[in-house]
Amino acid sequence: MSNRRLNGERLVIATHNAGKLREIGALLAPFGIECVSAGELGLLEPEETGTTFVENALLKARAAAQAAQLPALADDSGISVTALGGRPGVYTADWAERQWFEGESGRDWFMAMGKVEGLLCEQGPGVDRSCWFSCVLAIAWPDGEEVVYEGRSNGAFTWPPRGKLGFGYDPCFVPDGLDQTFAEIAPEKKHEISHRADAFAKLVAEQFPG
Ligand SMILES: O=P(O)(O)OP(=O)(O)OP(=O)(O)OC[C@H]1O[C@@H](n2cnc3c(O)ncnc32)[C@H](O)[C@@H]1O
Ligand SMILES: [Mg+2]
Repeated sequence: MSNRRLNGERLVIATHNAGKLREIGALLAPFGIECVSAGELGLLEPEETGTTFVENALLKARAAAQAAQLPALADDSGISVTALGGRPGVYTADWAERQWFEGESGRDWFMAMGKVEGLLCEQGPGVDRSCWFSCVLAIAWPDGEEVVYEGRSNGAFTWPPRGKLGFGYDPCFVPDGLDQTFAEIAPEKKHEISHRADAFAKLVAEQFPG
């Protein structure tokens, strides 16, 4: 890994998830970086063959940097449930089957959250509901240099889902210290405490110091 910095080039946001794109755009806004999304450039979604968040974030960033010949920022993230041995973890998106109907990233998030809840219920009423969101941000440059930043947010998996804000598993995640889910709090508040914000703080400290 290097300590390479972005220096005014356009940055590709290498995600096909509209919710992530919105959050990354808001988190980058104060730094005046010109961004273009993978969708706007018509980039293909690479197959996520890694077994860790770091591997998948890097493979998504590399694929976009090579295709666009620009630096690219990718995000690999997911929710890990203690009582499920850390599942779904790196397979969080895969637990939500692709659907023919329109939804966030065309996936059925309600079904995926129900699958987590079903597995927790099998363990009885006193089950440990603690869980955490992980986020790895990777920047890759077309010449092969790359950096990664890791973030985490601890909380509890709640049922039924609550709230209409955010995306993905947000309606079932109550961060430690709050009573509301990530889907019930304002985006600005989520940006203060989320796994993505945690990783972003590390990115900002290195990429945009002072
Ligand atoms: O790979 P890209 O194109 O970026 O988009 P994706 O949706 O496939 O993203 P991931 O492979 O990283 O899968 C992570 C899944 O974890 C969930 N997730 C990640 N961050 C989240 C957040 O802040 N709130 C709710 N769910 C989140 C969400 O359902 C994502 O689809
Ligand atoms: Mg993905």
